[in-house]
Amino acid sequence: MELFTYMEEYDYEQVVFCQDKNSGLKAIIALHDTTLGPALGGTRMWTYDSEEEAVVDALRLAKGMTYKNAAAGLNLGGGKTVIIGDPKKDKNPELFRAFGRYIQGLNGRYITAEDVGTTEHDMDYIYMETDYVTGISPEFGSSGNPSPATAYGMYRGMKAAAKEAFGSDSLEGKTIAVQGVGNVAYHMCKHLHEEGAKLIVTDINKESVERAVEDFGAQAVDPDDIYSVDCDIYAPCALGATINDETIPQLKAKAIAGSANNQLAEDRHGQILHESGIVYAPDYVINSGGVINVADELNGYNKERAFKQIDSIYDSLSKIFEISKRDNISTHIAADRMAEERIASVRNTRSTFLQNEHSIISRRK
Ligand SMILES: NC(=O)C1=CN([C@@H]2O[C@H](COP(=O)(O)OP(=O)(O)OC[C@H]3O[C@@H](n4cnc5c(N)ncnc54)[C@H](O)[C@@H]3O)[C@@H](O)[C@H]2O)C=CC1
Ligand SMILES: CC(C)CC(=O)C(=O)O
Repeated sequence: MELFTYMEEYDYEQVVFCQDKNSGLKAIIALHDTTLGPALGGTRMWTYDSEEEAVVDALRLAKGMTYKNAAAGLNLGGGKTVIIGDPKKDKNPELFRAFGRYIQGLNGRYITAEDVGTTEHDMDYIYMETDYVTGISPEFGSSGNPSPATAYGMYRGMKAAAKEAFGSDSLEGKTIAVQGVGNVAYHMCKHLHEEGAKLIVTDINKESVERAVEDFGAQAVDPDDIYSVDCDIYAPCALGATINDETIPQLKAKAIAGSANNQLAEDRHGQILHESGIVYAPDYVINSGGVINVADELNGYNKERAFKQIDSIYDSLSKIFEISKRDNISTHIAADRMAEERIASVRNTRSTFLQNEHSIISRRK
């Protein structure tokens, strides 16, 4: 891959490669756009097939955070980290502390939190080296792991999608097919179960499936079968790109509402869903509960305030569905426009010169 060509095409600001031989750290921090403020986005730890795959994942996830934070109305830009490694085998305190020092080196341009493969405990090690980390243990005044907040936002967003697809936002009696019952989806299933939804679940991790079957009476299916099960709503909650040429024709669901980032393999798949009459809740809008929650820490965490903002995911999605119908555009394009308009208006405001400690005049003093 031609890295600079890619960065130029999608307007990335910075990519940082971090290596620490002693701890085995190999991390890529991608900063996409900081027009709205410092880049906030989680750290994913995953076993990638190649370094290029890891770089592409970091880049795609960072851009997603720019749009997510903008659409959520946060004064934050978009960034994300991937750490190359197996979260079950390759973690050690030094690795996260070394990573924390790289974050500190960015001097506030990037703030991190959890994502797939990282935990509150890992964030606590990062916090030993830098303040630019959220989602650390609550005893430090933090909001803790963002997954329950993401799950609550997902639940609210799924209700908005149900209203659009079925005319009522009640999920009672609806069948929901869940791909990946990890941290977010487990909490989401709890909300759905309490409302009386029927759950069909799959996961590559046997224990996660067993937990959902036991706790929520879910029906389990094999990972490859989840796309074609009879259901009302499909909830992709594992990794990205599962909405693609192969899976769309298999789907029986009338709506897609899941937590996974970058669900559409390519933008054109959003258009295919639109033309097929499948209501697609844009991933970065419906899954923004976690980032809204951790972002609240930056003002001194207030759970009530954060969850009030997470509640509004319902209204944001309803507005996106409305624009999609009004302008006959896919929901992902409607969401992108909303985010891009906000970034453009702030960029415009910032074009006025503002004296600060780094400007040439203050340096001469
Ligand atoms: N944790 C959070 O607050 C947020 C998470 N997300 C996104 O939501 C998704 C899930 O995140 P978490 O629940 O935190 O991660 P997790 O790692 O706890 O859960 C993901 C689950 O998907 C399973 N999985 C992986 N590949 C699979 C496959 N091919 N088929 C079936 N299952 C598979 C894993 O075994 C795991 O149980 C990720 O895409 C993440 O980026 C987005 C916003 C916030
Ligand atoms: C703090 C995380 C929940 C933010 C993030 O990385 C995401 O929303 O994907």
